[in-house]
This record gives sequence, structure tokens and C-alpha cells, in this order.
Amino acid sequence: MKHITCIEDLRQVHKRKVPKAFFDYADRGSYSEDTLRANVDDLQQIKFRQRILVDVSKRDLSTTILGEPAALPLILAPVGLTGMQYGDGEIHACRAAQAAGIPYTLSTMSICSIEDVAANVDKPFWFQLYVMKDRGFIKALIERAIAAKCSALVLTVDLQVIGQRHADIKNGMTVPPEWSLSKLVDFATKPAWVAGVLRGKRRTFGNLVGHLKGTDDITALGTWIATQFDTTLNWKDVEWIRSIWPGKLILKGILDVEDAEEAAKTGAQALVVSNHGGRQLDGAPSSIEVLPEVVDAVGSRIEILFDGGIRSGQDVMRALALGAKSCMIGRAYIHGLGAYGGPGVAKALDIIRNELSVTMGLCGVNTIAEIDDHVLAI
Ligand SMILES: Cc1cc2nc3c(=O)[nH]c(=O)nc-3n(C[C@H](O)[C@H](O)[C@H](O)COP(=O)(O)O)c2cc1C
Ligand SMILES: CCCCCCC(=O)C(=O)O
Repeated sequence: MKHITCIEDLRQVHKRKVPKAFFDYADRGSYSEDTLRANVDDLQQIKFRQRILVDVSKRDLSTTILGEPAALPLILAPVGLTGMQYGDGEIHACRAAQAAGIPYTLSTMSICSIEDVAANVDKPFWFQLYVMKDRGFIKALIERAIAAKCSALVLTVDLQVIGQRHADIKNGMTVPPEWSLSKLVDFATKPAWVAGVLRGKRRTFGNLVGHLKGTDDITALGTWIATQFDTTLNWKDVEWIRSIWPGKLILKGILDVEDAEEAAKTGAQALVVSNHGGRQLDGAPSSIEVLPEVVDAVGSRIEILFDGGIRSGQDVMRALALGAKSCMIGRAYIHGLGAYGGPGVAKALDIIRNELSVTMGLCGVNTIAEIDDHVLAI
């Protein structure tokens, strides 16, 4: 991997190695992809203030996330179907995160189940919850996360309905997957990927085994989600989840100050400023655009995490400078996983760690706690 120097390099290898339907599922966004592009572009437009002749020999990237020590201000975000990017992808990603000293979040829509991951990693991980119509199942899922000793519950609040991803429809991303000749040819040219996925523990949604409904007919992702996910979800349900989940609770998908105010009243320990990586409300502002106002409004009452568009350590520094306590990354690590499995995730984390360390040095700061808007040229 000597020739891999940035996340875009990992993305190019990911694109080459993984079937188009799964690469596009990871890489693309909803509708016109304006919000997806804005996430990346708005971050990149933020300029740093170069500072010179400061002793930066003792740079320390460690921090705390929800009160727990972390080696970096980073978290691996929940990503559905991770095990379709690379066989047992959830386990490989979780191990890489734990080796790097940061939290990993397992998606409800993962391929490996909560129990698969728990049995194959050393430390607790976070579990992300999607609320479906069958509340008995959701309660059981939360109980499984408790039994697996998950150390935080991330309740995603921005996907009651799914923003259409045109690429997924064109690629026949359905539940169960739709087969076509061109898909078979594409798979046939990726034998290493096929072998890896076949060696993996599962090829369906591991957490939903025994509960998959509405999959007798092939239905597009959006249609299937409409049959499963609960569109009635509201703040009262957050109270219900708070009452049955005894641990740390994080609300993911906040993009509005009024919603952030509500979130701060729920007893959740953190919220994630997020537009779901530009995969949901196309036309919504970029995450970085709304971060400062959310921090101003509720940052003293609830920990503010951030995601959307982070492709480098410079981007992490930008989000921290605007008030995020830590950042989640989605595609940046999924590109590493699709490219090289667990070592690819480790490589993505190395790249971001080194970029952040160098950026801190060139801005004249030694610790994460020192990063605020004085590092920006604004
Ligand atoms: C392929 C993919 C699948 C995702 N699946 C989930 C999911 O199951 N649950 C969730 O809360 N967020 C999901 N997300 C959103 C991420 O958790 C995160 O918010 C987003 O990726 C951040 O943007 P970034 O990819 O630009 O870093 C997914 C994102 C991607 C790219
Ligand atoms: C295949 C079902 C995907 C459910 C939603 C996962 C997600 O949050 C995303 O794709 O984004």
C-alpha cells in the first residue's frame, strides 16, 4: 500500500475491486447529490491560519469521547451493508478501530450481527438503531445490544423515509438483491471480492435474521424500507428508547437548531450534526454549514459530534475548529475496507491521523483541546 497516500487513492482501489452496485451504494448520494457535494466542498473552502516558530514537538492527538479516552477525535460511523464491501467487513472495521483506539459503530443494517461482531472483537463497540414498526423487535434488538455490552446506542433520526439514490435503482439494489447478466459479469470480474464475501459469516442483514418481512418479492430499497421503518417515529419514542436503554445515548442526524434544542432535553449524552452523508434530504445544508449554530445553541449542554464530507485530517481539524468534539467518518473508512479489508481501514485511519498531526503542527497547536476557531483564517 506504499502508493496509497490519501483517501482518494483508497477510493480508486475500492472502485476497481468491488462490484459497481455496492461501490455506488457507498459512494453516491440522494437525488441531485447537491448536499453530498456541499459536505465535501464546504469543508475544503475553510482556510487555516499558518503559525510559525511554535514548539510543536509534542503533538498529542488523544482526546475523550463521551468521557472515554480515545486516541483520536474520530469514530467509525454506522454503515449499512458493510459486509458487502468486504467479507465480514463489520468485524474487520471494528478490529481496526479498536486497534487505533477509537469507537466503532455497528449499523442495524449490517451484514454481521451484533453477536457476530461481539464474539470476534476484544472491546465494546457502539450500536446504531433504526426504529422499525415492530416495537417488540426493536426492544429485543436493544436487549441484544445490552447483552453484547455495546457501550453506546446511536439512534439515527434522519431516515424515517429514504432519500432516493438514483444509482441504487439503476444498479438494481433491491431486497433481496436483483440479478442481471451485467451484474453477473461484473461479479465474475471481481473473484477476490466474491471469494471474500462467500467466506464471510453471512450474506443478509445479520441483525434481522428471523425478522425479515416483505422480502418475498424483489422490492427496491426505498419500497422495502417503507414496509419496515416506522414513519411515525417522534420525540415521545426517544423517551421510550431512553427508558429502555440504560447506557449512553447519541442522537444522529440533527441539522437544525430547534431540533438540537429538543435533543438536548432528551437525556441523550451527545448528538451528531449530520445529513447522513448527503444520502437523505438533498438540498439540505452541508453539515459544516450548520455546525457552528448548533454548537452555539446547545454545545454547553450536550456533546456535539459531527459527520459529513470528511476525507482528510484537515477536514477533521476544520470540524473541531468549528466546535465539534469528535468526528464520525463513513466513506473514508469504507473506501479503505473495500480496497484492502481491515488493513485498508487501518490505512485510512493512518492517513487521517498523519494529516491531522501535520495540520496541527503547521497551525502551531499541540493538543486537540487547543483547537478552536483561532486556527482558522477567518
Ligand atoms: C454506504 C453507507 C451506508 C450508511 N448506512 C448507515 C446506517 O446504516 N445507519 C446510519 O445511521 N447511517 C448510515 N450512513 C451514514 C453514515 O453513518 C454517516 O452519517 C455518513 O457516511 C457521513 O458522511 P461521509 O460518508 O461523508 O463521512 C451510511 C453511509 C454510507 C456511506
Ligand atoms: C439496504 C438497506 C439500507 C438501509 C439504510 C442504510 C443507510 O442508512 C444508508 O444507506 O444510508
